[in-house]
Amino acid sequence: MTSVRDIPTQRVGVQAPPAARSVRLTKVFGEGDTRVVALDAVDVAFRAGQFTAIMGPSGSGKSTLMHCMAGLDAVTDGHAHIGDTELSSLNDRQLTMLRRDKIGFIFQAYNLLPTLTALENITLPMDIAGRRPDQAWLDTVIDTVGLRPRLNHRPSELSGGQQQRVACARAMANRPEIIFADEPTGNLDSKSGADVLAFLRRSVMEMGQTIVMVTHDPVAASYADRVLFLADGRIVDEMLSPTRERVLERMKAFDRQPEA
Ligand SMILES: Nc1ncnc2c1ncn2[C@@H]1O[C@H](COP(=O)(O)OP(=O)(O)OP(=O)(O)O)[C@@H](O)[C@H]1O
Repeated sequence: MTSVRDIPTQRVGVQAPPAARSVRLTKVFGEGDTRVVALDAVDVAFRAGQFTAIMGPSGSGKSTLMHCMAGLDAVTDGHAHIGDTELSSLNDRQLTMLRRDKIGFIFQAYNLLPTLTALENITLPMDIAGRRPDQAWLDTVIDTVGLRPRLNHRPSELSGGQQQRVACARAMANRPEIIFADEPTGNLDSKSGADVLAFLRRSVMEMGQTIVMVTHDPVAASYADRVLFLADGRIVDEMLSPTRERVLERMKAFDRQPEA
């Protein structure tokens, strides 16, 4: 007989815990005259299987939020959680392992190792961790990013878009609980950028990936399920099912009504 325990939480009306969340997350840089409150008591949750874009004017705290959520930067006050784990409860070694095992990163500069092939770059984090890749999953990821014919190429033999797709595959190969992407299409032409974004979108739809992406680009943001808008270290707005036009309008409002 099926017990309540066997029923997925959604079906018994209990919300799955978010893949990541923050509670009154505060980050202050400098002191005295140079003191900057980059994040001002931010409460945010990133639901599992959701694609979130973070937008806002330059200096609004987007990268700082991502770095604090990913355990790349220490918080001044408040808490950041990945799944059930509160990051400030971890020592350096535990934090490194959490980043390695549970988080995938995609940066604007692809950060591939030039001497390794595409495949070696993709499996590098697992090789370092001494873990064998799940071959079926790896095949799924490689086919989803469309890299199979290029697996033995080195980064210099790949286009920018292909290199970024290698970086995406590397971020996903370990089945992380969440992927943080910082301007992943910032260096790409619009066609290559669209390929990468379509892949990220598919990984959410087909593989249930959770993605948080910082971007300045309303087109990139339109691939997300929701957009969070930051200004002066606070979340000031949220948009569900964003379109390029609506995001563009919202961004223009920042220019018309600059936050205090
Ligand atoms: N290491 C640092 N030392 C001092 N101040 C910093 C540091 N990093 C960020 N800041 C400040 O914190 C604020 C938020 O910066 P952050 O880089 O998070 O903004 P952003 O929204 O990502 O900006 P951009 O869109 O220009 O990349 C800014 O005022 C910035 O100058």
